[in-house]
Amino acid sequence: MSDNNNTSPRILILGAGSVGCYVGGRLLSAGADVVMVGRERMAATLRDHPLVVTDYEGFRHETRLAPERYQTEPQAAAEADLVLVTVKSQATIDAARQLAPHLKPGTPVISLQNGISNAQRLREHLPEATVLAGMIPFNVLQKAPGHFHHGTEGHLMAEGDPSLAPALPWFEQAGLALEQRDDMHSVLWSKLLLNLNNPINALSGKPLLEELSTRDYRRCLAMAQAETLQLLRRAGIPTVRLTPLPMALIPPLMKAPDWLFTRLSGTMLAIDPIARSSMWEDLEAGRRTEVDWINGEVVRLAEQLGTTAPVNARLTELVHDCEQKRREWPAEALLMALKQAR
Ligand SMILES: NC(=O)C1=CN([C@@H]2O[C@H](COP(=O)(O)OP(=O)(O)OC[C@H]3O[C@@H](n4cnc5c(N)ncnc54)[C@H](OP(=O)(O)O)[C@@H]3O)[C@@H](O)[C@H]2O)C=CC1
Ligand SMILES: CC(C)(CO)C(=O)C(=O)O
Repeated sequence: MSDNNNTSPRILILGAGSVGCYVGGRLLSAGADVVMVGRERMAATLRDHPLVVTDYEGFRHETRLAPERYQTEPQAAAEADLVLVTVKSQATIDAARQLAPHLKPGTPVISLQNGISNAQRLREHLPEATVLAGMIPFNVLQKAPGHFHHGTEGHLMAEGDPSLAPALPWFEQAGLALEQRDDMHSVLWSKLLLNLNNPINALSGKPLLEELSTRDYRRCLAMAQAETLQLLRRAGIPTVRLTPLPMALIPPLMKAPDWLFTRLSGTMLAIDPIARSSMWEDLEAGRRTEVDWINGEVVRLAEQLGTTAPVNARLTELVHDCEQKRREWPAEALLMALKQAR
C-alpha cells in the first residue's frame, strides 16, 4: 500500500524492452502512473503474459497491463511529466525525433542508457526539453516472456534538476531510488569502464558469469579498461566508484588468477548464471550493437587527445565483423588478437 498521497506524475518510458519494462514494472508496483512505448512484439508478449518484475533480493511484482499502459506509438508523450529513454544508443536519434512533436516544453527527459553521448544527442534533437543524463548500473534479464529480472546490485543515478522533484518519491517507493548527481560525466565514463566487458561477453558467446570466470577473457577486459583509464587520466576526467573497488583497481583484479579473483571480487560476481550482456543480446538477435557508443567512445576520446586506442578499436572491429557474420571467440584467441593490435 502506498503511503505517498500525491498524484503520480505521468512517466513515459520510450523504448520499453528489458530496462524499460523492468523500470516501468517497478514504478507500477508503487502505484505510479506509467505508460510504456515500445514495439508490437513486446506489446503482444504483454497481452499474452503478465508483466513480472523480480530482483536479486527477492522482490516480485506481477501485473496484467491494461492496453493503454503499453503503446506502440509515441503520442502519449504529450501527457508526460517525465520521459525515460531506454532505447539502445543506435536508436537514440530516432527516439528523439519521435518524441519531439509531442513533448510539452520543459519536460524532463532522462537518458537511462549506456554510453557517454546519448543525453547530448537527445538534447540536440529536443531543444525545448530538459534532457538529463542518467545511468542504470544493474543487469536486467528477460527470464521468460514478460518476466524481467534485476540481477546485480547498484542504484539509478541522473543529473540533478528541480523538475525531477515530483517523480523522485515514486522511484524511492518503487525500490528504485534515483540519486541526483552533479558529476554525471564521470559517472557515465565509470559505467562505460564496466561496459567494456560487453563486447568481450558478446564475442565470447558465454553467459557473464562463465565469461568472467575465465582468466583470459578477464585479461582482455583489463587491457581495454587500462587503455581507457590512461586516456581518462590524460583528459582530466575523474572516475567515481560504482563497485566495491575503485575503478583504477579493477584491471589488476581482472588479471588476477582465478582463485584470487574469486576471493576478491565478492559481490561483483554475484551474477545470475544465465545473465548475458545487452550487447550479446543484440548480436544474438542479428541487430546492430552499441559498440560504437561504448568502445567507439574510447577511440574518439583518444583521437581528441591526438593518440590512439588500439585495443578498443580492435574490439569495435571484431564486434562489427560479428554483426556481419556471427562467430564465437575462444578466450585465448581473443587475447592474442588484442595483444597483436597493441
Ligand atoms: N539490459 C541490461 O541489462 C542493461 C542495459 N543497459 C542499457 O540500457 C539501454 C536499453 O537497453 P535494453 O533495455 O537492454 O535494450 P532493449 O533492446 O531490450 O530495449 C529497447 C527497446 O526499445 C525498442 N525501440 C527502439 N527504438 C524505439 C522507438 N523509436 N520507439 C519504440 N520502441 C523503440 C527496441 O525495439 P527494436 O529492437 O525493434 O529496435 C527494444 O525493444 C541500452 O543503452 C543498454 O546498454 C544498461 C544496463 C543494463
Ligand atoms: C549491467 C551490465 C554491465 C551487464 O553487462 C550492462 O550494462 C549491460 O549488459 O549492458
